[in-house]
Amino acid sequence: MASVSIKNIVKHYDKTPVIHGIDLDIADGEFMVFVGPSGCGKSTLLRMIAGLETISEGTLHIGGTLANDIAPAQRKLAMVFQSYALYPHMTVYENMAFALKLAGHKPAEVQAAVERAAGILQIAPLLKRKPKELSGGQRQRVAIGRAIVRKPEVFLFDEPLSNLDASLRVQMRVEISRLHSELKTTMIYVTHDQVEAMTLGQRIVVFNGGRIEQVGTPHELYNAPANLFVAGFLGTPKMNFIPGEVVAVDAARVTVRLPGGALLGVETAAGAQTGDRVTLGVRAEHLSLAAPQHTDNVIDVGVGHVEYLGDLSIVYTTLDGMPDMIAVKLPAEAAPLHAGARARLHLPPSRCQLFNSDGRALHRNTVEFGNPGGFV
Ligand SMILES: Nc1ncnc2c1ncn2[C@@H]1O[C@H](COP(=O)(O)OP(=O)(O)OP(=O)(O)O)[C@@H](O)[C@H]1O
Repeated sequence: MASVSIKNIVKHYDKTPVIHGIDLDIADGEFMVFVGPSGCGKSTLLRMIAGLETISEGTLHIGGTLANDIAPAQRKLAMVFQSYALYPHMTVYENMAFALKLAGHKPAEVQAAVERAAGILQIAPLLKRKPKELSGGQRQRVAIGRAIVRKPEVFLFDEPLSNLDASLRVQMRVEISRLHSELKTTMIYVTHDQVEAMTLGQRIVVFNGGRIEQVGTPHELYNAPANLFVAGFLGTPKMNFIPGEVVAVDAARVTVRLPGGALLGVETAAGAQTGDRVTLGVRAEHLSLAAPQHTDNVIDVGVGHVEYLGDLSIVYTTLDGMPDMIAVKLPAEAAPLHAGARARLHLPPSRCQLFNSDGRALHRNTVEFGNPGGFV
């Protein structure tokens, strides 16, 4: 096992920069996920760690050793690709044994390592088959098995589940998590799927345009996003963003005027000044229908349309003076709402967040979201 430390890493292709000076420390044994939209540079950074891309500037240390110029095969890493990259003419056993044989291990050692990995991944009955005789999920297990037998110090995963259907992805997600608990090896996992990022990562790095937007536990990123990009990237439906103006600030709360004139109290923000233009962010699951006697932190909305999802409904509502819809998650039975109806929504002061005109979160440090305890 090994830590990975990245200092001021830059990547350019010809003269075009795609990674703009990244600092990141990944602890020994940590499960770190890189997530971000297409083209943000997450695969390029992973490939630089693997040694498949050169590092234009900056330093990479693996297990405390400077690794910039170490050949990929000497970095003690194993990479699992989206495309599986299995040898088609070899059996599952031969695919898994290949690297060990090449490294000169004795046949008995090779056999023990392959059987151990096949046992962990529950593919022992498949060892005599060729890749073309396997399902996508089985092929990906073999690709992971091939990585395990090498006992790497760091596993690198590049979108390994993207070619699988939705239910298999869920199953493999659970297996990769289990694998990490069992092996306790450092894992770096690239995905553009925010659910994979949230469910697998002990910490997540959110990338955008070749830069890091935020690093944190899934809980920190979801509940205390550093900026509008992270707030909007994680969560389905996306966090609601409502433009507003600060009209009063006191020790306990910031009062914001929203489109249509409603006044909202926000308890989580600090650093706002009266007159500031801000964006108020609130997640769909934190909104509720206001009881008739409630008058504080309530907005009047029109119902646009209702998505019935069985256990809950997502109600898309409109606020006068605002083009974007406000999404509300409600228990299905509690939402006898139909398009064209009016509704009153309650926005809890402890769940609303403010972002300044640069998109940066105005967090009050003392606000606790009840972090159950992250990795660091
Ligand atoms: N060999 C290359 N030559 C020139 N530009 C490249 C090369 N490889 C990647 N890029 C560019 O670098 C940027 C980052 O690419 P990268 O593949 O790391 O993104 P990504 O976040 O992994 O995206 P995706 O999820 O689509 O794979 C992109 O703008 C891409 O076009």
